Amino acid sequence: MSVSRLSIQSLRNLESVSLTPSPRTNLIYGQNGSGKTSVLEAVHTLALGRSFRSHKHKPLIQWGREQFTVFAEIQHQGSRIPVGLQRALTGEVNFKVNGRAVGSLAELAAVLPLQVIDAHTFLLLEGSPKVRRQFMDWLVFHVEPSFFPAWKAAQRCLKQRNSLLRRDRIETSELSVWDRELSNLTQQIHECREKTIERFRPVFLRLLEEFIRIPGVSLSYQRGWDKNRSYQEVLADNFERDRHMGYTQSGSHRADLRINVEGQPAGDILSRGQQKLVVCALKIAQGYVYAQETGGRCIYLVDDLPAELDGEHRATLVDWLDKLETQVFITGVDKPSLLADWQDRPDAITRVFHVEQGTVTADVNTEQQ
Ligand SMILES: Nc1ncnc2c1ncn2[C@@H]1O[C@H](COP(=O)(O)OP(=O)(O)OP(=O)(O)O)[C@@H](O)[C@H]1O
Repeated sequence: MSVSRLSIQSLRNLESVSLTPSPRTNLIYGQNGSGKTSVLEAVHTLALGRSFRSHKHKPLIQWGREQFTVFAEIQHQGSRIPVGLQRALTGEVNFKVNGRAVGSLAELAAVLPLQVIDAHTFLLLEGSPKVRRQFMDWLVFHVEPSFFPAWKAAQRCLKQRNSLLRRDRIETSELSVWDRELSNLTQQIHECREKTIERFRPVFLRLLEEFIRIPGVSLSYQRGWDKNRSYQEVLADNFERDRHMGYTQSGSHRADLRINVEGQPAGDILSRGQQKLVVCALKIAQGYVYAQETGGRCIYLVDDLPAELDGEHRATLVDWLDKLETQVFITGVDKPSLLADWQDRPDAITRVFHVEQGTVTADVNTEQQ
């Protein structure tokens, strides 16, 4: 899967931009504030309906404009799929895949699987369990088709149960209906996650082993409730506590991924550079498992790479990305240091773009490749 054509209208400072990316490596350079990240945001918005920088769509619409538009052609198994998104100040959204209006973001995410590596990604180890849950669920969503419907239904169920817990009088019969339903869905979600992590763990550990020497790294999945008891038992035992708090405290909505070094949280042990590499390995391992399980390739958006990693660690990440043989968009302020990482890689089919005050031009000598 790759973006073979991209046009962007009225998104942040990008007035009207068209580019023909390489199916492999795309290096985007330009001064601070020129619009490099906005190009990545456009791709992300197309895939997931929102930017990775903000959940709100209004800041993306160019000042003084009513809407932004992003259009792309996606190369997928020999065919080209047109994908378009328009979002207006009024809140109106228009998503089209292959000329057909798309009902849910999940459909789009399946068409254009994306991974982002930016300054926020590096908070994965230190951040809240929610961040790691989202990270884990990206892969589960893509490789386990039963996961998303169960997850969506569980969210609804949980909401119902929580609102019931906050009532003055609780009908036990009503509560037990929701508990049973929630238990079934929670078990399904857990099985999908557990299966996926079993496949993911060895790939991640192998990547780490190949490139950096950090002994004693382990990755474990926490289901979100006591693993020695059934979820239904836990719900029953925790009822008074849940009622007192007004929400369900245990469950798949509290799941987490633990990354430890010699039994201690990696965030407490590793240097910042090592943490960043571990996070990169997590992200790249997802790309490998996604490719293994689906036969597809996910696209990587890497924002301001030289600012985030030193030369040695950057070379490692570039090596991983290169071996994945996938489409990559990488931004950076300085062209020579971006290019240096990719030279001597003739198979990477590098294309270089210069962003200047919201306009994007392809470097002539790379455009023809
Ligand atoms: N809604 C908007 N309308 C017009 N311009 C905007 C809007 N939102 C942000 N901008 C401007 O668009 C530019 C967006 O820059 P972007 O973050 O893409 O730059 P960048 O090249 O990635 O910079 P850096 O290297 O500093 O990260 C900035 O100059 C910003 O002030």
